[in-house]
Amino acid sequence: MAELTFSDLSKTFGGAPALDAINAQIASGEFVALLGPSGCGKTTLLRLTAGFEHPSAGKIRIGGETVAGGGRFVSPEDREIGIVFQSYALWPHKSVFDNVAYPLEVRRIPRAARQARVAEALSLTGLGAFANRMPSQLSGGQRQRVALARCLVFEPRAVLLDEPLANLDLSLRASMQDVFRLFHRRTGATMLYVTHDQSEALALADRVAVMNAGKIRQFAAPEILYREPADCFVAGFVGDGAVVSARITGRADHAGLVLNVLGQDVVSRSAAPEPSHVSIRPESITLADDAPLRARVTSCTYLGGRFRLELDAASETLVAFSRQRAAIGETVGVRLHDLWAFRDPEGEVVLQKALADA
Ligand SMILES: Nc1ncnc2c1ncn2[C@@H]1O[C@H](COP(=O)(O)OP(=O)(O)OP(=O)(O)O)[C@@H](O)[C@H]1O
Repeated sequence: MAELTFSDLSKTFGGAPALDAINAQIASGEFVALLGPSGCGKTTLLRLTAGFEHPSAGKIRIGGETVAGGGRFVSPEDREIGIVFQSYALWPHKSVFDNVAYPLEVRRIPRAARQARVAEALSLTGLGAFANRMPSQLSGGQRQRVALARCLVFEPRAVLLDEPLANLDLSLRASMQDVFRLFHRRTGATMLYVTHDQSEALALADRVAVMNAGKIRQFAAPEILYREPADCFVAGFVGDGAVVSARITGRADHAGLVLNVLGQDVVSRSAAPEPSHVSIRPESITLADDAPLRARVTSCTYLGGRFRLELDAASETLVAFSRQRAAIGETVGVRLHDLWAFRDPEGEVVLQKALADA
């Protein structure tokens, strides 16, 4: 397995930038998700890595070897990369066994070694009993397992997955997530996984690159994206909650900066000396009768074990969790705590545009 490195990587189509100076390093054996709204450049980054497109500028290295850029271009067949598409891309007239054996045939691996490796890949993906079936005799989830086994069999340097679960129904998606997790644990493969489904990205990946308009906005572990978003776009796109403008009061507390948020002084964590916004997650809101910030309940949804409330507070929509049901129109007191603040003066416009386009 190998590390992947993107340096100042750009791609334009007819003058329009699809990727804009991407810099990122993915460690050998790491599971990384590319997450972002439609058209943000996820698939373009994957296709450049696979070698289906030439970069307009910048470099791609796989395991230290430059495969694109600086006057070099290594063809897709020579990059030793496995690819899993949402459409499975299986050979319809070959059996499961022959589909999985195909990459080994192309590499002229002797028959006995071929059979052993295919058997191992089928067993690892739970397909041992299906070796002689044709793709048309398999379910969607089973076909996607064949595509995974076909990647696994030639021990690629990295595996690229382009929305591999997009064609499956919800319950199957959850069980296939387990298959990907197991596949990653057993193979230690470097994996780059494109999705626009944030729950999939947060559940599966070691780190998530959140993209918008051809740029990586933040590249971090799921819990960091949630707790410490870098800007309005990430705060609004990942996880539940609100993004609200904030003004520094000039005071600092030992626990953080004191910011004026919705008219209240709130101690907030921040990496920026002069933040402009805060991310308010549901966990940062306590409902208290005596709290000075008043909010009106606009929606109440039972989630099992708790209710999700939407609240209108000073014309902002906040999200809170409550053990008790609340009546629509009811007024509640809101106490804010443990907020994360960041500097992004133009961010709300970017976020609104991205959410409108999505
Ligand atoms: N072959 C192409 N020719 C022209 N424009 C392209 C081409 N491929 C992609 N684009 C444009 O580049 C931008 C990024 O596209 P890309 O497919 O990478 O987005 P994406 O994030 O994968 O979106 P989706 O989630 O909808 O698949 C889009 O504006 C798209 O229209």
